Order: sequence, then C-alpha cells, then structure tokens
Amino acid sequence: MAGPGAATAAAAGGTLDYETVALSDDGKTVTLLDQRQLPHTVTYVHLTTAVAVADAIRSMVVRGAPAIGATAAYGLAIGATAAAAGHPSDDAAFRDDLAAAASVLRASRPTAVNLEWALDRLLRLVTPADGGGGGGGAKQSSPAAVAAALTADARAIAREDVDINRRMGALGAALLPPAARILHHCNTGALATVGHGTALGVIRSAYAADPGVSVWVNETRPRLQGARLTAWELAAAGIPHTLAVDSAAAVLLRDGRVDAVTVGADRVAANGDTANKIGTLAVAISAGHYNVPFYVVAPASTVDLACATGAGIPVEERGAEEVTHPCGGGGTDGVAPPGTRVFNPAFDVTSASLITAIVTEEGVARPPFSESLPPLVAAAAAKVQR
Ligand SMILES: CSC[C@H]1O[C@H](OP(=O)(O)O)[C@H](O)[C@@H]1O
Repeated sequence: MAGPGAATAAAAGGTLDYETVALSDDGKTVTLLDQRQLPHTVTYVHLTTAVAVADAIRSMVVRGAPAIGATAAYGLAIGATAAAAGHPSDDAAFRDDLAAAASVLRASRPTAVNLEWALDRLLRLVTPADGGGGGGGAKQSSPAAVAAALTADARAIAREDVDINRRMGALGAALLPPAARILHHCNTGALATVGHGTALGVIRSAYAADPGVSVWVNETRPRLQGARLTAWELAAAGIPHTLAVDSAAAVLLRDGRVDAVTVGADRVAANGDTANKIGTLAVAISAGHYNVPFYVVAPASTVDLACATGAGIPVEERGAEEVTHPCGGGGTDGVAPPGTRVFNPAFDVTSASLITAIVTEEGVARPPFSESLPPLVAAAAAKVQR
C-alpha cells in the first residue's frame, strides 16, 4: 500500500540554513527564529533581557521542550551578564537580579520540564552567598565570574543538544522497519530543539539511511505545528510526507498505512506517563487499538523522576483565540461565534501503558519504565561536564 510519500510534492531536497536559537558572541543578545511567522516568513527577533526572552517563550516565538530549555538558559545568561554589569561589586544586588531573571523565565511555560532543568543546571553553578560548598565549579570571585560561568554552561547545553538528538536519531531509526511509514504529531524537529530534532530527528536519521521512509504529518490543531513547521522542515529536507487532519490518524492506523508512530515529549514522569502536545493521547489510543508501535523520543533532560506519575504533570491551558481563530490570529475571521467558551489544553498525558518504548540518548527504555528510565537519566547526568 502506498505510503504517505506517494503524493508528496516535497521541495527538491534542500536543507534550511537557519538557527532556532542563538546567543551572540558577546553573550548579550539572544536571537530566535520567530516560529509564529513560519512557514511563509523567515524572520528573527533579537532579545537583550531575560523578561523579553520569557515573553518570547510564553508567546511561542520559540517552542519545543529542548529549544525552550536552551532559550531559557540563554535568557538567564544574558540576565546574569546584565546584572553583573549593573552591580559589578555588589554581590547581594547581583544575586537579587539573577533570582528575578530566573523567576520570570521559570514562569513562562509550565509543562516542558526542560525549561526548569536548564535553569536549575545553571543555578547549581552559583556558589552560595555564604561561600559554602556546592556550585559545581570553583568559587566565583565576582558577579562577572558568575555571569561568565552561566554563559559558558548555557552554550554547553545548546552544543550538547545537537549531539543528544543525533544519538537518539540513530537509536530510534534502528527500531523502524524498512521503508517505514511513520506518523508524527506536532513538531519535534530542528525547530523544537537546537538542531536535528527528537522524534523528527529519528525520521531524519531513518531517511538518511533509507530513502523509502515516508511521513504522515498530523496538522496538530490548534497551533498547527505539524502543518506549519513539520511540513516546512520535511520539505526542506526532501523527506516524502503527507499532511492530514488530526482526526484522520485513526483511519490511517486502522487501514494499516502506518508502521510506527513517533512523538516527542514535554515531560516524562518516573513511571513513563508522558505529557506531549494535545492530540497525542488520541493517537496513542488508536495506535494501541490497531497494534502499531508508539515511540516517545525525548532526551533524559525531559524525564522528571521527581514526578511519580502523569497526574503530577502541570498541563498548560492557553487562550481561547488559539482555537477560535486560525493560528490564534485576532480579527473577524473567527471560526466560532464571538464569546464561545473554549477548552484549550496545550498538552495531554499519555499513559505509559500505551507507550511501546521511550528513546533517550542513553538508550531505549522499555516497560516497566519505572525501572528502565532511572539508569538512563543517571548516565546522562554523569556526562554533564563540570
Ligand atoms: C522536541 S519536544 C517538542 C514538543 O513541544 C511541543 O509543544 P509546543 O509546540 O507547545 O512547545 C510538542 O509537545 C512537541 O512534542
């Protein structure tokens, strides 16, 4: 049976020359590709304060758990650099400003654990005010030294992310059959990370080894990350794909037109319950019903062992306009009568019982995830250079 690539008019295989998130050489400016304008316009925003970076995360200029983590790290780094410049020898005032920067960034979006993971990783570098132990590095002698340490580790997070994604790509691709027809939900590509992608990174890696691979792209209402972002990435990579409405996934799975499902994650609980873009649960239920493998692809930084089950994962709810207006635009082109009440959870939680395996950079976890995940998380943590 023809896969999704049969009718694809993917752009001739070119690659996109863009960066999702970057920090200037002087460590003072965060540059983000504005994903709200894709696929029609490639435009960048240049931000110089932690508050502006937090606003960009909240408004989804940048989105995707690993990309949010790297962006938050860069946001804290520029906040520290600005605080050090403002208080070169006033340690208390510097620490107050740093804490304020971390707080506004941490509050920007609640579900993707990579955001708090990145902030906590950087803050562990800051020697306690009493000069006690901890800090993970040499005692910093000044605000400028703290800012330099945070900036270096923020750059390390970004650098490590691409390597992590390529390793997950290889591990995930090995799970797929030849000429795999893969169903993908949302966007987990280079746009959701610093590069290559997680679940879409598996697809990139699989396609590089097997040009018979093809993709069914769930449009992913309401923010349309699939239609706007995944289709854009796959077209640029020349990977055959076909866009479908979210509710068509069950039909594709029923009719044997899907060999595997790959999705990303925003937070994986210790038992393997996984928070991901709204609509993921419905796909997982259908995949389970029709016996199609359902793979979550996520770096260890997305696993939250402090969260015992999915019931503990905070699920962000977003504004009504994202549902009532295409792409959240205002104006009079609403698809519902003005004043219609809206339920708009940005994520849902898929039970571990519906997940075939969780691909991390340290290995593939299989049920029971409460046993298979901790060693992989520990292995990843041990590699964080200090
Ligand atoms: C590689 S993780 C991407 C992850 O993030 C997306 O959510 P959002 O676009 O709202 O940041 C979605 O859950 C993806 O699976």
